[in-house]
Amino acid sequence: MTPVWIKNAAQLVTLAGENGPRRKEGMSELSIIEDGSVLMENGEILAIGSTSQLEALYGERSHEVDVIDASGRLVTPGLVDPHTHVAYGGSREREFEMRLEGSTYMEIMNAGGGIHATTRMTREATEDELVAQTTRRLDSFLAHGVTTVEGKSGYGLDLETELKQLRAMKRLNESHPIDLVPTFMGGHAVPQEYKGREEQYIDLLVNDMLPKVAEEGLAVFNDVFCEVGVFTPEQSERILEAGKKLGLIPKIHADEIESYGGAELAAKVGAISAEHLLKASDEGMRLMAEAGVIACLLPATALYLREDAAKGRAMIDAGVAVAISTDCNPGSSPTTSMPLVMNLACISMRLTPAEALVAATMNAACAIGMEAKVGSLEVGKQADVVMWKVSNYQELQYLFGVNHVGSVWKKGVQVVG
Ligand SMILES: N=CN[C@@H](CCC(=O)O)C(=O)O
Ligand SMILES: [Zn+2]
Repeated sequence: MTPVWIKNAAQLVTLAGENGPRRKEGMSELSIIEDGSVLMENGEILAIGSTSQLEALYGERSHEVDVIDASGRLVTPGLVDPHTHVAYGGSREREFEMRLEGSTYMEIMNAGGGIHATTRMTREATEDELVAQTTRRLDSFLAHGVTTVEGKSGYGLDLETELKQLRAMKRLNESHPIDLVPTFMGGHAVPQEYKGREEQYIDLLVNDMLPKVAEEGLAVFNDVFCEVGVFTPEQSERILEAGKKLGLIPKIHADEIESYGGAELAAKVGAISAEHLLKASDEGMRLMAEAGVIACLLPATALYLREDAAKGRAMIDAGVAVAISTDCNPGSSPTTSMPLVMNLACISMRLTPAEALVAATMNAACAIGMEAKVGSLEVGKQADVVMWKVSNYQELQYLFGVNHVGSVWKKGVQVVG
């Protein structure tokens, strides 16, 4: 593999520094190099600094590397999306119309649509079909500068289909340039055939699904939708504690539609992250800050459901480490655009442009345990790099709703541009 040298970047945002969740003022530290250079070899970052520094050290190697002129361009780490439901079958555009006509997200779900509709379509799809449909979405992520993606099961809600989703993601992680980090989410909903027998479904999940998923090594995390009408905090705790015993790290869809003690539960079980949090209580936020739970906020979902966004500004001020994500899924957020999510984090949650970038890189990497490899540009880390068609990070957040990606390198290989 020919080494690549990106040089003369107007602004090289490295995010070098603490390799852990950034909080408060730490969320504004970008470690910018003006007229920057990054040299990538064997999939990793070999050197990074000002162009004159790298010229002095490696100038004589110019003839044996691919040189990319990044004059006038912003260069950043590849974006990380720490919360998606990317591996699903089918589509739900009719529900979009229904919601515009006045139905709510939960009404549609309780009437057999929503997650249940995608569960039917995912059960019908073969593993190959799931791989093909998900490949298109991962290609779109890459085109938007996203090089690492978390993906959840949870549209099977039976052992066979949950395993099919996770195996499809395993294949994609091996075949697609994107790093796809898997989460088991048998706790996404109680399947319709278990209506009125919720505890029996949880027994199945705890006694059959979780052990099988752990035995096959198909997931790193275990997530649950703790919400009124889905799983109670007590049921959610049982599911998450059962996963912990098998080595699966807890995550929680918490306080999305109603304030339900999800943030508090995240702190109690030691979740790596809590997701959504639109209705999280002040006490829940305080407990999350104390326990070091990362808030994974999803402003595109709030917009799409026409809800007020989570209180991102207040969370940062309260000392919570904030990450952001698309929540890519067929119902509440059918998008793969992390740049749009960064824009929305600024507009609807009052993050600064710098905080939005940290939330989409280092803090997002921490929310899926990938910070040793991705989330910043530092010697020895994976060479996941984006060159943008803007000259500084403020411009990236200011010119909103547009894809400014110029080129993307994944593990040192150019995959876009
Ligand atoms: N809220 C629960 N789960 C997903 C939506 C799933 C769906 O509607 O298909 C979410 O994170 O938004
Ligand atoms: Zn979700």
